[in-house]
Amino acid sequence: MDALPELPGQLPVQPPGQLPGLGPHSGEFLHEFLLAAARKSPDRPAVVESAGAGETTVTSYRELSDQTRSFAEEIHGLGLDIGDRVILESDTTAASIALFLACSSLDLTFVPVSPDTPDERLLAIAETTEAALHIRAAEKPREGIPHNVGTACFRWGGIAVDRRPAPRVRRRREKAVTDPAYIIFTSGTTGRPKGVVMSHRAVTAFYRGMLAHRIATPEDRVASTSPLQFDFSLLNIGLALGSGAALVPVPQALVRWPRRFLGVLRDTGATQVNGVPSIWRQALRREPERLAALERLRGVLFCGEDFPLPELRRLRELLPDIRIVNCYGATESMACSFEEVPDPLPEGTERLSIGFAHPGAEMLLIDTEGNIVDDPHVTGEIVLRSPALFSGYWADPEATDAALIPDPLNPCSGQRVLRTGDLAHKGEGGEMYFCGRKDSQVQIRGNRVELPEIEGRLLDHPDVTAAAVLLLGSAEPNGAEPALTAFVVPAPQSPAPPDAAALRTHCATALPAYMVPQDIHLLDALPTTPNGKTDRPALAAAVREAA
Ligand SMILES: Nc1ncnc2c1ncn2[C@@H]1O[C@H](COS(=O)(=O)NC(=O)C[C@H](N)c2ccccc2)[C@@H](O)[C@H]1O
Repeated sequence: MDALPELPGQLPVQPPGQLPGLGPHSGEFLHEFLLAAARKSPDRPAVVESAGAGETTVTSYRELSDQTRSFAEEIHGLGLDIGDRVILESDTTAASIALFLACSSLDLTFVPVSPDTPDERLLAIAETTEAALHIRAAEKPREGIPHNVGTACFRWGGIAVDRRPAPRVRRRREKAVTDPAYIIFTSGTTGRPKGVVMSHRAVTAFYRGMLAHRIATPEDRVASTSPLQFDFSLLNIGLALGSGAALVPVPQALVRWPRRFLGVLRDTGATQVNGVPSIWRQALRREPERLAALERLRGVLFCGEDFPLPELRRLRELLPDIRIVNCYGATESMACSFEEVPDPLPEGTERLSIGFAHPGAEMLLIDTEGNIVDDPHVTGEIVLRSPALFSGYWADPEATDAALIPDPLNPCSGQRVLRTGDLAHKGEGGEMYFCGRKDSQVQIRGNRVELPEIEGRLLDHPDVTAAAVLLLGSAEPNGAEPALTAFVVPAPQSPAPPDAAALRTHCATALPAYMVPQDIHLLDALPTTPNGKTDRPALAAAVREAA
């Protein structure tokens, strides 16, 4: 976009030649929010990357800001229009952060995808978003990118364009904070993946709510272990840069190797480690001593699914002084609440509190008829009122209307709130306790069953460290009853793996018969999705294949 022509009576616009968006703005745009620290402390570290063999690469805020500007100039020359989509295929690195900040400064919508995204899924995302540009960290181009989509390769220092984007009519003349900053394609837990559209205004409103908790200080080094395509990585970038701290991106290839993962944390001096619960499983099993030796580590933040309590207790045994934060929320508002896990965790704790929504947002509970649930200990569906709500699902108005519902407290107002699909009940103080997803509620012989309740019972067994329970349709063609099937990971310190009969008896002594799993499979590890969550469809498929 060229510098805008002066209009009669118009207030002065940015001087020509100055890139849109990098001027002294209100800080409402994603890149302005994240680079604010560059003005205050330009020489402090913004990104600290492991360079192997104990070496690190440190990028200062000034360097990150300069690279952002340089990338923006290069992309500016491709003739894209405000709001055009740019697919960004990369892991989290200083260069990919500068790249998405450059997109933000030009008000281009970035769509992060992992380098291991299958071709078919990448092409589906390029098609549905009508992407203008696909820009990748890898040298090797992707096969089959449609010809009207520009392609390029980037690294710190520059962008090499293989194919310019098709020329387009440029209609937009002004950036708006309501424009989509990014689109995150969820892992498609329910059917086809949904593109969650987040505006600049929503994501910066979330960041402000999160930073009110003062989780990180400028002296912190916040390790991020999620892929860039998962908004947990964007939360971590916001937490680190928004706090004037440094981000430590842990390469995806290393997260699953405990010795290398812990080596990156040691070498970079990480003080805070953010990740889904499964990132700790192998380190707890195989490298407890190296884990306990991380003396710089002062905090762990997790999200995405319940942290199995035996593993959480074990983590705390090895790192007794760390603060553990349970961060709950959905991609449709980036996240929602930050609740410190009590230390010590009281014996008999079955559910962790997810507390209250971050400042500026609030969680309500509704029943199946949509009425507000006020009574403590009565389970309802979490509804979120927040300035950080997503704009909608890309090209899916029906799914959007199902998720963004009229405010149950003031349905005439036109205000929308997010229906999360999550169940919770309130404690005596109004704090919330997560009770699983609505779709993890199944009917067995007419009884409503919460699968997480069975998982919780299995986790109570001293020889179990992780568990997943599914209700699997019967393989027999005679349509016999679906079977409750459990997948269990034995505890590392248990002398011998538990046997299925003992686990069934353990369940039968606390649960009604219809809640006792018929089949129990012992696994060395639970399969995980690209975002690190337990991959339940993969478990079901494994049983079908074995049948
Ligand atoms: N702390 C939790 N305990 C237990 N179940 C949970 C929890 N955090 C989510 N979840 C579950 O995960 C669902 C959201 O899944 S998601 O849309 O893929 N988004 C995420 O998982 C990550 C989310 N955007 C996020 C990013 C960064 C920080 C916090 C949360 C929620 O609706 C919950 O069912």
